[in-house]
Amino acid sequence: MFQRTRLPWAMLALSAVALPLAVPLPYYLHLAIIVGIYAIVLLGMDLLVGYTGQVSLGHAAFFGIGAYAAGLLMTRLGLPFGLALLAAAAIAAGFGVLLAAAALRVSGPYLAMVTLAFGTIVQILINEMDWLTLGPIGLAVDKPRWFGEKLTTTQYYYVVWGFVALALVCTGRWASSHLGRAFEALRDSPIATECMGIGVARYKAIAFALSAAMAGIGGALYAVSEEYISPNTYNFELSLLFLLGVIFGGRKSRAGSLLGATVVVMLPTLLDSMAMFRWLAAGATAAALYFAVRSLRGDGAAALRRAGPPLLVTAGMLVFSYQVQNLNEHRLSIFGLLILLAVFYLPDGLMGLFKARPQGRATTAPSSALLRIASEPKALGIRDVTMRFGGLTALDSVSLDVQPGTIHGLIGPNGSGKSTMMNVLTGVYTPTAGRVLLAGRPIQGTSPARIASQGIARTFQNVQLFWEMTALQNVKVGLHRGMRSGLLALALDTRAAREHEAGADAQAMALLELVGLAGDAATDARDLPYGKQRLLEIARALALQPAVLLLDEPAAGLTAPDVAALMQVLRKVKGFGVTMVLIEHHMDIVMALCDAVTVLDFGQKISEGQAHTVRNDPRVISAYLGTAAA
Ligand SMILES: Nc1ncnc2c1ncn2[C@@H]1O[C@H](COP(=O)(O)OP(=O)(O)OP(=O)(O)O)[C@@H](O)[C@H]1O
Repeated sequence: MFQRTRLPWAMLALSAVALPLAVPLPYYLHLAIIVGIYAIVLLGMDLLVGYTGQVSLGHAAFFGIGAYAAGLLMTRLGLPFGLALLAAAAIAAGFGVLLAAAALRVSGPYLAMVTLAFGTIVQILINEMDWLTLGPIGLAVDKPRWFGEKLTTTQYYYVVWGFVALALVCTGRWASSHLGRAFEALRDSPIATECMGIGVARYKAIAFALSAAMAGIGGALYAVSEEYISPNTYNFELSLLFLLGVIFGGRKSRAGSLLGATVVVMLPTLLDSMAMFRWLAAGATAAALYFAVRSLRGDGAAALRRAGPPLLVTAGMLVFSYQVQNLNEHRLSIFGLLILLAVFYLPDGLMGLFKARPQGRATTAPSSALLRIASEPKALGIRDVTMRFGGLTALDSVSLDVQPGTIHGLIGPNGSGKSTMMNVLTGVYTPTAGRVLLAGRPIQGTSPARIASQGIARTFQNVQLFWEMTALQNVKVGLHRGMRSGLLALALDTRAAREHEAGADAQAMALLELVGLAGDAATDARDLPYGKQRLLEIARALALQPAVLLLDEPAAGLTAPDVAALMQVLRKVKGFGVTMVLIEHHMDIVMALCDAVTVLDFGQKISEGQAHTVRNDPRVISAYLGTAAA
């Protein structure tokens, strides 16, 4: 029997198969082919934009690269269609990695600028390299042949929609695997992702490459569909249209990509007809008016402030539609406006209107009795570590030894260098001088991902969870290192891939049980109460099976019952033999849990020893209370 979620897909598949029989008109079949091709591009783009959170304003370039690569390979080298398509995907993926390398150091608007520049450069190059591309004249490409006969529009429709099905399956499986979790993790917190042993640069490059490859396939299919390629097609407007499709359809949704593709294919057609556009603007204005009136009855001014702008924009569009005779010259403004509206008012796109927000519920995933945490307790040595930021010395030749299997407190007044030490220990900062030794081996100067995989896990002073993922998925990100299935194995859903995933489920559940969050496994991290978010961070860090766990003010902002729960969890973790470094301002926690304590002040170690000895050290009292009080 079908699961409920499978039924719409089965109906869609049936409709896709039946369409050429029901509507055999070439015009509609051609439209459906273009929708399919755009859907493939958007599914790939969603991996980059929706999952990985990287904006791309240059995707038309990958589409163009795919189109020209396939076109040239078929016409100049006589390569068969299938091989040309594969090559187009590979070449586009190569450019994707190139763009990822350029985009690695930037984010937000700067990333948008880099991708925009990339798109523009590629279009200019295609235009200028007429020795290869024939420049503005364009390139004629034949439809592939099947037993000597050129494919008909109907046959080609099935080819394209076959690829759509493949893209749907692959992206669905990738997105729900450790790969998709890594993408989402780096979107929500790159630093926490690195500290989970996942190289952010690597996974950004993978996301760019996959996304580019799929745009390349789309481009190749498009070239053959149109039997003609010219540089003008692959312009900024097309990039904007792709982005609009992803955002409008709904990011992180395969159905959203299909819907988005349909909208963006229809949109230019709609803009060609004044009458249609006026109807659309009138409909949108009516909807905005309805929401504005409803919000008046709701919570008043605040709701109206929210409902007002879309009403103004849609009404403006309606008036505008009666002022102009030709919409084509205003296309870019209209696309831009639609993106703005979607970003502000449809954060989950059109699909968001249909999706019920999943409620937190207990999961039935099996928990494992075999909880694996620390492999073996290890000692942590810090030797003369100095960290300078310009003229400021945040750590001044600090040395300390953390004994295996103990909890070592690191305390000191605000600004004394505790968090800086945490960042040095996890590779977020490379110390200006000094060494960090894990079981006697130096680890300073390597990347946070490397250090994490060598066995140092951490939590953060300001909670850094992967907010759009469930508690269970958050912990599974910590298990990433053990999941070896590659792209192909995931796409084929091999037995090994399924077993890895099931194993990770069981291990993650056991960790959630350990911190008392088993009942919240299916709740999104952002919906958990603050105290539970802190515990979830600990469970996620433990998923690395760390030899050393660094806790940066885990009790900050917790209520008394939450503090009690936290202390119980830390005692249990100690029982597994994990070495811990605990930064904490709550002295009662430090007194109760720590085997040894080091005190920092202005970046220098001023005291060290057992908790009660340190507490009575005059230098410590003076650092905390000021010299006069001491
Ligand atoms: N990235 C940075 N760039 C410049 N200065 C920094 C940076 N990180 C920390 N500092 C400075 O280093 C000093 C130590 O800061 P740090 O955050 O390590 O202190 P802390 O003991 O953790 O304080 P708190 O208890 O308030 O968290 C402060 O003066 C801080 O302003």
